[in-house]
Amino acid sequence: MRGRAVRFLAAHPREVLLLALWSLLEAGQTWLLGYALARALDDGFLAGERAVGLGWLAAAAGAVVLAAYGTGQVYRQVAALVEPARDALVRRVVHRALDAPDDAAVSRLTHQVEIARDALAGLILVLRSFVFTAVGALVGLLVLAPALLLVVAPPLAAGLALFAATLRPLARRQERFLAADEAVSAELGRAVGALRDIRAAGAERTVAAAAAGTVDAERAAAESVARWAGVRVLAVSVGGRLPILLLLVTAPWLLRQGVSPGALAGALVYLTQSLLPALQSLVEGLGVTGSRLFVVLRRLLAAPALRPPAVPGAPPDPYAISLKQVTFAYGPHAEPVLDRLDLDVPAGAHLAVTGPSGSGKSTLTALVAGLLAPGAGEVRAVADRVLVPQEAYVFSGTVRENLTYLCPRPPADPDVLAAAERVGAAELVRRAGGLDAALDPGALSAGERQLLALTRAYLAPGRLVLLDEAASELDPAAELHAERAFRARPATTLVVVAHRTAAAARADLVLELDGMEWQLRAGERHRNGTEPRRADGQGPEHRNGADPRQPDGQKPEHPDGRAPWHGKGAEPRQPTRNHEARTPLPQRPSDPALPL
Ligand SMILES: Nc1ncnc2c1ncn2[C@@H]1O[C@H](COP(=O)(O)OP(=O)(O)OP(=O)(O)O)[C@@H](O)[C@H]1O
Repeated sequence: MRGRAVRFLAAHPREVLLLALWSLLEAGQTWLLGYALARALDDGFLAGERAVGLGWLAAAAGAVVLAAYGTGQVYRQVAALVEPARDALVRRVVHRALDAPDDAAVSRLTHQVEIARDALAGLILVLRSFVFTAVGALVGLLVLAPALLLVVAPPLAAGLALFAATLRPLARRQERFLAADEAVSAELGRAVGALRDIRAAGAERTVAAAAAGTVDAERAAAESVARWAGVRVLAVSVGGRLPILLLLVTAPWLLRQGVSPGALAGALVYLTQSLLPALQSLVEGLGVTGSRLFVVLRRLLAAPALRPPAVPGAPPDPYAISLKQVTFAYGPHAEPVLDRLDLDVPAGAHLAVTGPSGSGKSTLTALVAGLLAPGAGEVRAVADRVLVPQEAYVFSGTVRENLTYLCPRPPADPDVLAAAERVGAAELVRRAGGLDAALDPGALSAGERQLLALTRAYLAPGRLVLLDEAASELDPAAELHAERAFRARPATTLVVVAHRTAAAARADLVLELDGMEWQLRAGERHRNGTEPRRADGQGPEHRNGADPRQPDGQKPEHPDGRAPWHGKGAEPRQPTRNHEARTPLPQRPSDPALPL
């Protein structure tokens, strides 16, 4: 960072030189202010030479006017230095956002670049001002009487050292604050972009809790910055106010050393009118603005961050879902809803999740869908997944818009109608007036809304379909029809959260949740005399060590050596690319061995 600053200044020698020259006026004015007052007293008013005294005061006033003009020029030179720096930053940030777009890019481009520009200008101003003022004042003290320096210099140095010691911790806290600021920006950006889906999935509370968490973290980070900023007050007192006190206390001794009353008054002017304000500005500027600039620049100039991996990450082949020791609780002090859950679902299998109300079924689907992150353990699932919640989301729009809402490219009408037919929504689409008909969500029954949502999920390019009581409002026959459609859907891993035991019986795998207990067993059709067992190898289910065999008796290898619970066929169906899972979807005859 220091190297970059030096290179930047070296690239603008003219602006730097002009800035230094105009700043010399400020140093000269500082020096003259104290010196002229000393002379006005010693050679003028105290010596009975009123005209001489007034003459020195007039010289000091003239210096103030001249310095004011110099300050105007200083601002121009600072702008000439800062604006190119800002342009360079904007270029860099835009390139970075184009190379690796992320949710915080807008925050960096607007908020942080402006912080950097303002902070850089402020920093140059205060640093330059302190250096030239301090030089003017210290030279003035030396010229008036070297003994004055003995009194002033030690506390000034101590104050500066104390201030310097706070810079690094303050910068670290500033960095944390900015990271929290970006997290808020990213979290809220994601939430605003997904409002429809959040509403559809009934995830308002979860999203609000996550947003509140990031806002709280930002507030805590800001408070920490403020606390450290408080230490600066001490530095100003030691470096700027203590010398004034010492000067007054040692005045008799200084006078005995031959320091004139005028020199004493001049020294007081240096301290109160020049050094103290310059130190205050420096501490304010470097302590807050400077560390903020340091942090912002470090972030802005950093190499493009790799995009965070999609959550959850991809499971090992041949699985569509892989959970390892997953624990989740709604809040740090809440009882876990899920406790050390292990679950491997091969691609193409059908998992039923059952359990009493409140046992964590929806929580599990939200974890697999990536809406929630586990407190401990690891959740991995194929990236293209569709979650259909119990509360089906239908919006005011045409039937087609509602059914193809999750399709990146609109499918052809015959494919949409075929999907509706398979899921059992064809009659509803006909009654509604066809694909072009406008839907009034309020006029639909809960079951009708679920049929539309199920058809939408069927058409969506997802290899993993999570039905969270998505057919709960349908009669058993219609639920069976829809489920059969998803089972026949190519390259689909199906997770069905169901209260009805019949739904569980149809699955290849059944996960029963109850309190923090869980049990994984084969579906009815796979229990040919074998005992179910827990996937973690514990519990009575494991006592005979029997594995739920596949229909052909084979036991496929698990990457980590455990026996997975394969459902359909000897080999789990290989994952296919997105477009293969989308329409047109050939009607596949349902597996005659499945009791559907
Ligand atoms: N956003 C939330 N904040 C706090 N607690 C929650 C939240 N969502 C769910 N819970 C609690 O977590 C537990 C599991 O809820 P979850 O909805 O996963 O259960 P479920 O088995 O799907 O229930 P149901 O069958 O009634 O839908 C319940 O005790 C529930 O009250």
